[in-house]
Amino acid sequence: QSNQFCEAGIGYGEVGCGISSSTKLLIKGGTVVNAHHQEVADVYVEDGIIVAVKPNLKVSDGVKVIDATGKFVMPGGIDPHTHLAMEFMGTETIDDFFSGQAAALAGGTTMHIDFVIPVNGSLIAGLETYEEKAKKSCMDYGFHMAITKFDDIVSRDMEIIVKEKGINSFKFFLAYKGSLMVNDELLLEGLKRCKSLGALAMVHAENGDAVFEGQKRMIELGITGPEGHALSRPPVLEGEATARAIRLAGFVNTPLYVVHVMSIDAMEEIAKARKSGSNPSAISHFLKASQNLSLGTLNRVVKCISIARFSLRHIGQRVVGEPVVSGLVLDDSGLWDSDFATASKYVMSPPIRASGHDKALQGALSNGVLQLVGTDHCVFNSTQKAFGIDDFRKIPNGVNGIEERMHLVWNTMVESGQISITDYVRVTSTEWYALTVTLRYARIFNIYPRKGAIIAGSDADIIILNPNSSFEINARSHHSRTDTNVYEGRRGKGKVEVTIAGGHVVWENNELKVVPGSGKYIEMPPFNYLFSGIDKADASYLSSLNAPVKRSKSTT
Ligand SMILES: NC(=O)NCCC(=O)O
Ligand SMILES: [Zn+2]
Ligand SMILES: [Zn+2]
Repeated sequence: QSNQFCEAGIGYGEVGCGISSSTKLLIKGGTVVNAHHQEVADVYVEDGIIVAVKPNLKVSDGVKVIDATGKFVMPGGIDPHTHLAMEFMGTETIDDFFSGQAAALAGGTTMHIDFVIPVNGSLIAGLETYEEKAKKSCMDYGFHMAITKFDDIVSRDMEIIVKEKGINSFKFFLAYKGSLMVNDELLLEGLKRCKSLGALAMVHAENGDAVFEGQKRMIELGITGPEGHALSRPPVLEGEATARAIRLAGFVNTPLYVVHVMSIDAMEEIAKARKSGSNPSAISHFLKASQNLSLGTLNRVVKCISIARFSLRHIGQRVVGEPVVSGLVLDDSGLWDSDFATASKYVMSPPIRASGHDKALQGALSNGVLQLVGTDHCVFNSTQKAFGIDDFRKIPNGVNGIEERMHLVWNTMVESGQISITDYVRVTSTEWYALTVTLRYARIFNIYPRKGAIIAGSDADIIILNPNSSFEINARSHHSRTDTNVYEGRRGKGKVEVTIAGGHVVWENNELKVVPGSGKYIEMPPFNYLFSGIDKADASYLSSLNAPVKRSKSTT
């Protein structure tokens, strides 16, 4: 085991060298759970693909049999929000594409989507850098792309990224003034370009200018510790940016995905938009037109009302909200800890909020206002966090979660009865998205049913969770490279006992057996279901405008 990637606690093995060489697997007698259905059945896997899901399957000798009686057999988790090996705030996240993914597999996540950061604004250079970083992957992964500037080259490269590189989402940071932040003009250009390419626009929603002001205030008050981080960027700034991004996306009429929703303020904006379903351009036209009640305008008003009603009943503004585990299960008390190493490990943006926001976000996840759970796994060790010992603005932002997400969501949401087991699969893996009252569903990242399902033909990314077994989290035993854990000491019921990735058993008996280079890049096509009907809504809006009003020149 001289491989450079082999670390304490992580076994390294290749298929055929004594560790899980079987490419044929039978998982017997478990309850198979998909996002829409659960039943007791066996699952047969061959060469990385699920071949059959049926009760009482018979197989020949030489097939590895795993008894799952009394346990849940579910699709491996998909983490839609990670930052592995990301250069950020003068340093680099300590988990790379091997250690972060190994940790993920130990916690039942079998695919993640990481954010490519452009190099000097160049998307292609950024992607090349990330392709290199990802060569050591031991599980499947995809990419989102951040947009940090906008010009003709970026616009052209966005098309290449979508059409040739398999990326279908772009993230705009409304915070991090002076580094990643974009202004409204750029956001608008980006939203229009996303719409034309069928790519999902994502936002980090905090008002970066106001955060900058808040930080100055704290420093002037002499508040330089980690608590200053939370105090400088209160929920109102997250709510404002979320509302702004939602309205601009509505104005352009393109779907929007709000990453790491951390506050009631942001969540309520999402709830309002999804409920109202109004196309703001249609509504503003309605208001304008209704001030002038000539016959012609009345005609237009009627048309606008019908557009708005159509929107209300059938569309809902297409906004997706992603809570992250830290926002769901933690409160901000840790930031006030007198020990800097303890307090600084909780620094992330938007900040972990005061008690109450966590419960509200759980409620929003259970009632469908928020749709899928990420982690924003972005890990720095205590030496890196200490860069900000005298000034909270220099503490690298980010917390762990890639290994803990599946356990904490199970324990917090399923064990407490807030969501069903099928909903658990939906919010951690399948990412189905309830779009209308008629229950038409669609996947957000357009990779279903290859991923996120236990059905014949899907990739064999599977977990076996024992609801009667328990988990405990601590930095001593986790698989991330970081030396702290924001969930230190948490324990609960429901443990992922087996993880199968690409048909190989990679986690069993508390042991990891992972192979650098075995993970595959998953291309994600554009125009997911969120885009369906948008062209029709645009066309009917345009036709409602009629011809330009002809006016004679005034003589007075
Ligand atoms: N969230 C955070 O604190 N760090 C990662 C970068 C981001 O997603 O904003
Ligand atoms: Zn962010
Ligand atoms: Zn992030």
